[in-house]
Amino acid sequence: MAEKLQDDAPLAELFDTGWSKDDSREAIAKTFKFKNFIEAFGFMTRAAMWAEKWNHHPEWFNVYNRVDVTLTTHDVDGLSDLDVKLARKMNALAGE
Ligand SMILES: C[C@H](O)[C@H](O)[C@H]1CNC2=NC(N)=NC(=O)C2=N1
Repeated sequence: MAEKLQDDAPLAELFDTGWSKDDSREAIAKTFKFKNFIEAFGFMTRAAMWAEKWNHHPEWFNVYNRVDVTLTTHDVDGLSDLDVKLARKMNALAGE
């Protein structure tokens, strides 16, 4: 079960890497840009494997080389450690 984030400290590191707080809700968001559609979709495929492994799934939108990602944890109605974990993994999968 996800643990609701107790403090925003872990988010600071993510904010330095292009993530931002979605003020309209307890969520974090980032837009990833890739060379082309295949690179973007390959990123989504790799990220989907981790999301399924961790049972923690992104809200995302893809058009061509762009992937807009929003992470939140429905089970705790806010941000959790899983959002931080998946955001870090997505950065890594995007080669950042
Ligand atoms: C029933 C299932 O385990 C839950 O709905 C999982 C699935 N994936 C999830 N993904 C996200 N982002 N938040 C959740 O709370 C969540 N819960």
